Amino acid sequence: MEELFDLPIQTKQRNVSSKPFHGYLNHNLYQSFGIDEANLAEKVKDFTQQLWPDHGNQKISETMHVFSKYLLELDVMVRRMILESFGIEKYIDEHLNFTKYLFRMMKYSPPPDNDGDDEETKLGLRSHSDKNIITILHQYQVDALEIKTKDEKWFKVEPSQHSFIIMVGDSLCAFLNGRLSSPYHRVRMTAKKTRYSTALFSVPKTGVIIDSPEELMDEEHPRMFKPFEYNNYRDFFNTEAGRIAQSTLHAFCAL
Ligand SMILES: O=C(O)CCC(=O)C(=O)O
Ligand SMILES: [Fe+2]
Repeated sequence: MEELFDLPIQTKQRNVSSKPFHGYLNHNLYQSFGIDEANLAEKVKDFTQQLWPDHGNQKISETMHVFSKYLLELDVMVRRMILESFGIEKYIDEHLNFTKYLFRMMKYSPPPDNDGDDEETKLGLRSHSDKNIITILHQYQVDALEIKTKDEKWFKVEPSQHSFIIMVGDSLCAFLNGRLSSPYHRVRMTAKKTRYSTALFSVPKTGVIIDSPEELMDEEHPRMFKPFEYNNYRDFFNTEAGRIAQSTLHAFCAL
């Protein structure tokens, strides 16, 4: 990742995408690359070929592809377990088939020395819930990820070097009729150290309608959300109304 992020800015900007939040991003302390469908070797090769047109940097390409494939296995395992635990095994195949995978690599620079107590300058990533199905996060050495509890308290996640964090996204929350919630989280850089992290996002394919199975609805659990198409939801998040909403999911499709 150091090798990737040390490339000149003009080179990094070759990682473009027509979809929001998919290509190279750079704001304040935060930079990140994105590879759409990183489980496919060809897609990862296209990415490294863009950054190193002379030789395509096969070593990095292979590392990222293998890493993404292992994370995909973990994603499938966890989603199976979640659906089984709610007794809706019969939807597993359909559910697993309706996704694609986005792999992102993030770098967070330390906040400026003169930031004093200014909380705003410490924010590597503002408070948000993930919009996709699940996200598998890994942070390297420097802790900075914080998660908001249901009673609105922030706590710092301190994973070991050998663990991953599984984050439920809004699409899974809606699919499960709210049985699992998608937590707000942010990256708050308190140490004067550079932080690297990676994320594999399972994302609904275009055209898939997120709708909760009837098995998850009864008198005690009435339907919470209108069925929606994922891209419409993601586009709503990109509008002013979506950005300022307390909860994007509730603003978009709550009943
Ligand atoms: O870098 C992290 O630990 C969190 C990244 C994140 O929340 C995101 O990309 O949605
Ligand atoms: Fe996130």
